[in-house]
Amino acid sequence: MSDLIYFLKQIHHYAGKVLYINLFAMMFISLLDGVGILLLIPMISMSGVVEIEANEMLSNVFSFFNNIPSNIGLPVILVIYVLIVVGQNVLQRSITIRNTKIQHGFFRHIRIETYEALLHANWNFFIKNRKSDLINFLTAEIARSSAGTHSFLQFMTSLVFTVIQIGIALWLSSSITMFVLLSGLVLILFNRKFLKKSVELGQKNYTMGREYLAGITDQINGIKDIKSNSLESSRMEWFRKITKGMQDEQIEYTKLKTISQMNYKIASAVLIALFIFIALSAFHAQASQLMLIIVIFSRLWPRVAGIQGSLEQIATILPAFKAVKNFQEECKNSREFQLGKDNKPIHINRKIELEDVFFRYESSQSTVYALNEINIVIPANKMTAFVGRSGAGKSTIIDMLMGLNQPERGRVLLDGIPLSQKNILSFRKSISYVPQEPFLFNISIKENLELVEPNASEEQMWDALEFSSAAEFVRELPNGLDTVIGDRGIRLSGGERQRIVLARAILRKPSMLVLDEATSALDTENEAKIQQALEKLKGKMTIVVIAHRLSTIRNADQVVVLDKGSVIQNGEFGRLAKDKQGMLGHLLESQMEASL
Ligand SMILES: Nc1ncnc2c1ncn2[C@@H]1O[C@H](COP(=O)(O)OP(=O)(O)OP(=O)(O)O)[C@@H](O)[C@H]1O
Repeated sequence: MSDLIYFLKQIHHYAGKVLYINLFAMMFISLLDGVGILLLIPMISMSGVVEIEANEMLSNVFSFFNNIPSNIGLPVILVIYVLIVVGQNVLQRSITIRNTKIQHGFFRHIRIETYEALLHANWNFFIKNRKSDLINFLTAEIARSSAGTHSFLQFMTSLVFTVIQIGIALWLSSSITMFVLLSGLVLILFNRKFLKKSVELGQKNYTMGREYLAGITDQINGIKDIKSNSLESSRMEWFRKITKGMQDEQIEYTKLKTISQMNYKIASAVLIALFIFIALSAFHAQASQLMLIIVIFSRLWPRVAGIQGSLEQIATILPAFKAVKNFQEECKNSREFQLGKDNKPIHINRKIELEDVFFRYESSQSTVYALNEINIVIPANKMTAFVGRSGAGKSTIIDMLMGLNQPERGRVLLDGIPLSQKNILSFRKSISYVPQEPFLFNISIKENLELVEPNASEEQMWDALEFSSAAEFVRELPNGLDTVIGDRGIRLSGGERQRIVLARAILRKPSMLVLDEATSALDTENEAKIQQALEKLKGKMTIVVIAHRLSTIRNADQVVVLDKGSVIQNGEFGRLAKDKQGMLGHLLESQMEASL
């Protein structure tokens, strides 16, 4: 019951009064339906098929028919009956459309709410959660929640219909109706355990759906590894096992659903037989009453069974719905800044400082600091390079500079002002970041460039492409700038993608350019060209670089050497390189040996 109220609250919150207008219209339809059934009495009586002795109450209701001449009486009743049925169906259609609007509107509403919450969650949230789980929430779980809305609206329709028809039945014969209601109540109580089981199955369905998506996402991402290491059979085994689990769960759910529906149907037949017997022998019911009760209950009973069905459906879907709601809450709790303000990019004029910065990854649950007492100054409009062994903390420090990670202790200062919730968005607007794995959308090169700078002219785009040594190969593509990436076999190499992403970063004219192994996939010739281009940018923007290939940072104004999360060397490249005992000297030596 509390689950139903929870669902009602959510839909009410979205649909507001439309929901009640619909409920009211449903009530009206049910009344029309009832009147249609009541009309069967004078109809049958006038047709003379069966001689019906109407009781006092019914004769009052239909007294006005007595004033109509008998030869036109039947056609009048028939016309009224047809009109009622037409009215009822027209209204029913409109309600169905409105309900669909509520259902799909609510579906979209949850989608937007969830995606909005997700996009504004902080970086830590994305580190903590599996990507496939996030996709699962946005696709499968939200879709299941929407199916729940459909069941909920169906449940409401059945409920209203049932209540009204029970009202009419009570009016016709309270004793027989009470008897039927008691039987129905017993059946509902008996079927309660099916609801519990439905929730359990829903939970299982949710967990398996999540595992399934996580598994296939990992496998499609790692398909190259799977093929080259002949892992196909072990992966197939996993796939067979999980799909079998999903199949079993669906069969179990159908078994559950059909058993409760079967109970209702068998009970319905038994009850109808009992009514007729008891009504005739104990209550001495009249033919008209008896007939109406049978008609009403044979129509009503499937609805009662429908209520049980909808309740079971809602119960199975509830775990998914609650999971989506919890997920939204988690995203909101991890929100990184307030929206709605006009955030103008911040230009760094003097320096960015990391002051006594300590940082630990929450997910690592360890006492080891990924950044340990970091004190560095990154001068504006100069090039600073971070080097160090794998795992030294280079990417973590860059994430901190971009405000993606927050220090556990210490602070980040932008021209002396602490980086905080208030200025983080403005600061990010002035940064262009080029990761090692360049990301391009599956749209044309031009549209990819326009994403960061919607007003850029083609000339500016070509300049940026020239800068990143990409202009030449883009010109040779079938549609030049309009070539869609990933379309009809247009597959760009890693180096080509890196160069387009670099052009995109430059096009934005950032105040700070962050290159995280951004030229690692380039050949020596193209890398040298980019080095020269970066050299020209010095003095115009702050450049922060991570590079494993040390030859690429020779021109850096400052080199920061990290090891195990601490700064162990800091200074100008030439000076640090000369210190053969220092880490940079060691790294240079081993790279030179490797290239021999
Ligand atoms: N998401 C994460 N959760 C937990 N620990 C992490 C996470 N990311 C990085 N770490 C840990 O933090 C430390 C620093 O990692 P970081 O990625 O900053 O190193 P890096 O110098 O950039 O390495 P690489 O050159 O291999 O990219 C490592 O010990 C790493 O295991």
